Amino acid sequence: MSTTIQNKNPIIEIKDLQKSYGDNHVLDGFHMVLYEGENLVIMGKSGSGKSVMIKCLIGLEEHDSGSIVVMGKEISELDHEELDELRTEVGFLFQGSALYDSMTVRENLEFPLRRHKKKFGKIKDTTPLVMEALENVGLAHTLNLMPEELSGGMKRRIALARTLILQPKIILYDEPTTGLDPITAKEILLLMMSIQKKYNTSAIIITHDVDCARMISNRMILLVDGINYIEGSFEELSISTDPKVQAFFK
Ligand SMILES: Nc1ncnc2c1ncn2[C@@H]1O[C@H](COP(=O)(O)OP(=O)(O)OP(=O)(O)O)[C@@H](O)[C@H]1O
Repeated sequence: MSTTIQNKNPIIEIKDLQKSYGDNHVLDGFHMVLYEGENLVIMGKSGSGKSVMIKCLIGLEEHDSGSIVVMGKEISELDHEELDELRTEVGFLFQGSALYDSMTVRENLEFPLRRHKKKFGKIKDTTPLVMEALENVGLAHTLNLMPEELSGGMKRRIALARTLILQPKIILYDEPTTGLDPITAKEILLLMMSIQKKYNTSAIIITHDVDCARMISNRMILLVDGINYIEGSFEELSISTDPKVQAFFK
């Protein structure tokens, strides 16, 4: 992909982000801007703080210092209710699919609608929203199935549908292709790209998967020791002779 975004309106801005657990300084000055409609890939070796950064971004972890502005709002200034409201605009797809095993596909998709009643008001019939989300991932026929009846790739798509049902402006993907065979991984990536095109969502994608980064990124950041090490397009980073950068393209 690696086309640069023309319309540069920042939708997320992170400045000098610091987060430690005791003596473990996980994030140490991390900064980034995500623009509207952009797919930004964050790479970094295991334990480099990618997931901690995402958790700080949606207020699941409190950062020690620095600023995180999402859609014009400083995260640390929001109360519980405001944070909850903002989370309807920021969907996240965590590693693994995390569907509720005891609920049908339909009930899994209805769950966020019940939790975030404010966004859509009182919905009498959830069917149109559930069906639209399922159609977006090509799985309308699974409405009444249980998660155990789905393949790994289907579960990932249903999890994506559950994220989409709240119509977020930003989607955070944590290892979206991990554990999938190359063909299913490619299907998920194509789906992510079609959703981005249809709804003009912006996305941060954490991945170790070079094919994923090649296909989906407009821009990439490599995170080393809690701070940005290098930033650029896939093409720029993939030809870097720096061993720390090269390590990700082997
Ligand atoms: N709740 C926590 N308490 C203490 N330390 C934590 C906590 N959460 C994360 N860490 C530490 O923060 C560091 C970064 O973890 P993080 O999960 O962000 O890594 P990552 O880059 O996402 O790794 P991976 O690619 O393996 O998922 C690790 O050293 C981890 O042990």
